Amino acid sequence: TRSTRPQRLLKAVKQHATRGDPQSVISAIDHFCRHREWAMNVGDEKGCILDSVVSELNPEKVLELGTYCGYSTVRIARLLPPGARLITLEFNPDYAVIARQVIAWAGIEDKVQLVEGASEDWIPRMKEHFGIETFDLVFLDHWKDHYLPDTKLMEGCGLLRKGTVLLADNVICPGVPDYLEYVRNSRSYKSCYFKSHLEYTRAEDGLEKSVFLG
Ligand SMILES: O=c1[nH]cnc2c(O)c(F)c(-c3ccc(F)cc3)c(-c3ccc(F)cc3)c12
Ligand SMILES: [Mg+2]
Repeated sequence: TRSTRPQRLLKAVKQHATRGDPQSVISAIDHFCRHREWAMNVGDEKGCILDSVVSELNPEKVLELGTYCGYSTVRIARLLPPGARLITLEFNPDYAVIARQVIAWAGIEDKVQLVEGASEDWIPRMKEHFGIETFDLVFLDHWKDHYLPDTKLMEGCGLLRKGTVLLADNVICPGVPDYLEYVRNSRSYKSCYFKSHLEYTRAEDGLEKSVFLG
């Protein structure tokens, strides 16, 4: 039967990227998505904004909501200091199978824990299951209807501390109006918009960076 797009993306990584070289994995995926098949990775343009937020923050504990094929997982993990940890949640088991292999090919599996399941099921278990008190950075890149409820759930579970950064993808395309309204009007967040483009296209999209004020 016909292969899936994530399977073809992984094949491109194995053909064109060097094992243990995260940058080559990132470049191979960007090349595949620009010249072969579009796929919903954060991409190179928004990816550079993601890189600058991670580099400036130097986070020890990162949560990613929505792994897909692991592109942003690799982008973030390659910048983390030794001992730092990234937990990434993926609901779709077919995506998780591919992401594990992309993460392994990049050679950053020691920093990453990929958890399969629903974010709303796992967020309340971060403390007892992973020993995580609070996160320094959360990258929201899963289903747009979950951004706001999951943010409120993280608040309620005490997973955010003064200074925790929420970085949200796709705030324009496809858009997350309820989430944007919340973080931009809540006294608990200082929010700003980084204008960019939908991955591999000329359509507008952007990232919203929101600092939790406690
Ligand atoms: O669902 C997503 N999760 C994370 N990141 C995404 C992302 O970075 C995207 F660019 C898109 C996107 C946007 C525009 C478009 F035309 C197609 C897909 C989606 C998305 C949106 C709606 C769907 F029905 C399916 C996928 C996502
Ligand atoms: Mg996205």
